[in-house]
Amino acid sequence: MKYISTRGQAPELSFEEAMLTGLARDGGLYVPSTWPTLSADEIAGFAGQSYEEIAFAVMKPFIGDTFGDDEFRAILKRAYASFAHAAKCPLVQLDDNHYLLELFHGPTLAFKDVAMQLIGQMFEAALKRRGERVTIVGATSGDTGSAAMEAFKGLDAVDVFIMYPHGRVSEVQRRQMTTPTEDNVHALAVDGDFDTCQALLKEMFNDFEFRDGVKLAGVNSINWARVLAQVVYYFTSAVSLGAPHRAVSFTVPTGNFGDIFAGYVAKRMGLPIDRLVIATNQNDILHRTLQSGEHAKTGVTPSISPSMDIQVSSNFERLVFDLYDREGAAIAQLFDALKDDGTFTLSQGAVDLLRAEFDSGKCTETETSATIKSALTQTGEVLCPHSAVGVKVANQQPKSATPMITLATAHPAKFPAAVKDACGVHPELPAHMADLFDRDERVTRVAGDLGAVQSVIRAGIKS
Ligand SMILES: Cc1ncc(COP(=O)(O)O)c(C=O)c1O
Ligand SMILES: N[C@@H](CCOP(=O)(O)O)C(=O)O
Repeated sequence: MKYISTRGQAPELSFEEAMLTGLARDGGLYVPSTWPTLSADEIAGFAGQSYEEIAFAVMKPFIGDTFGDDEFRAILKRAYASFAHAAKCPLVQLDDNHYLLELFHGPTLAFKDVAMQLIGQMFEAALKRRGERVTIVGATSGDTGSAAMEAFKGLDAVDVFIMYPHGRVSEVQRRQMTTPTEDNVHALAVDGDFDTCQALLKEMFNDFEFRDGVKLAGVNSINWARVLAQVVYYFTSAVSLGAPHRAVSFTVPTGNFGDIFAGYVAKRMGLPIDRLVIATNQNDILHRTLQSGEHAKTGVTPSISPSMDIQVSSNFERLVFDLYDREGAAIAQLFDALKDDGTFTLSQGAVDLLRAEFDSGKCTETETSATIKSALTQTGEVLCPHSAVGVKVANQQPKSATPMITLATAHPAKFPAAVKDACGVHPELPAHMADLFDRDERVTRVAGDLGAVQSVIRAGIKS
């Protein structure tokens, strides 16, 4: 499998090269040159298999011979050994036809662990074989950062710098990033919002002197391997409800569009998915795009679901690439306009294709709190605010006989204040994080300015 850039001007890469490269050198995102498919019989064969075996079968067509089969199985086993649930990503029934896919049983309590624990192992194996070291820089609205630090801390071949928006993540999320003691991981509190952090990251990739000088790599969903690892749980959950003999729909709390794009990939691979529903909080650029065809940035408004406080949804570019029949030049024009003018308008053909696959809905702050409360009363589930956005939007969809699976993207204990305010329950951290509030914090405050952040990174690299 070869990987091509959404902007059509960067060299084609292998899986391993795309994983270690991050952003394409033309500013685009790497995607597979074709979508591999699995037959109905192959999908039916997943019933009763372990998470790791299904992951192997789903990912193998994309990774080819990057790792030998035994090596890849060992990588998968190590990646998921730290998960606190035997099923890794269990499904819980909320009501007759509505299920919750719990993605928060990894070490940092958010869905990011599912991919990050795996790519930590894949990076380590690939870098060891190549005798290389890299500098990973990440942008986070709260969850990617801690998952990346957890996956890469202590590794000799990697320095990690995570930019988070100062004052805009929960206290648990902040402490998860500022308390690791390993000296190869660094938290940077940036003045700005998540979009500022992600824009800085992309500018670093586009500054070739810096990029090549520090051997920059990325583990945000810019990295194709991140998205790929997230495709797996669409298969495991759908199969447990009867796929491929029965179609299912998914509602996905959405910000950077990586998670729901993974659902789109699963559908392209042959998984019978009926609707993919984008659930946004009050930062609703994607919901507005579905309604009007205009993709227009507004400022980010802080919410009680802070990880979704995003207006520049990086992976939307991967979808638009398919909507425009993979025309790199058209994508470069649209996303340059987004950067320069803050807006672009999709063609009618693209809007029709978008609406053929996706629905969307928006959840206000009041609705998020009310959903946390009603879910506890009606189902006994304590939802995090992001998962509550998903449940609310799923409940807004027209009634259907097709089962709906809503992705529960984080553990409620990462957002104790919002959860307690909403339903009166203070969700407890698990034992391995019980002393989080007693640990010393280590963080560098930095202006939201490229030069300032690059200086901090250059000074922090181990050598
Ligand atoms: C808890 C949580 N829910 C939902 C999202 C949105 O996911 P995505 O950015 O893949 O759309 C994020 C951030 O990525 C998150 O951390
Ligand atoms: N919500 C995310 C934002 C970054 O998303 P990513 O999937 O591109 O890493 C976070 O928690 O940081």
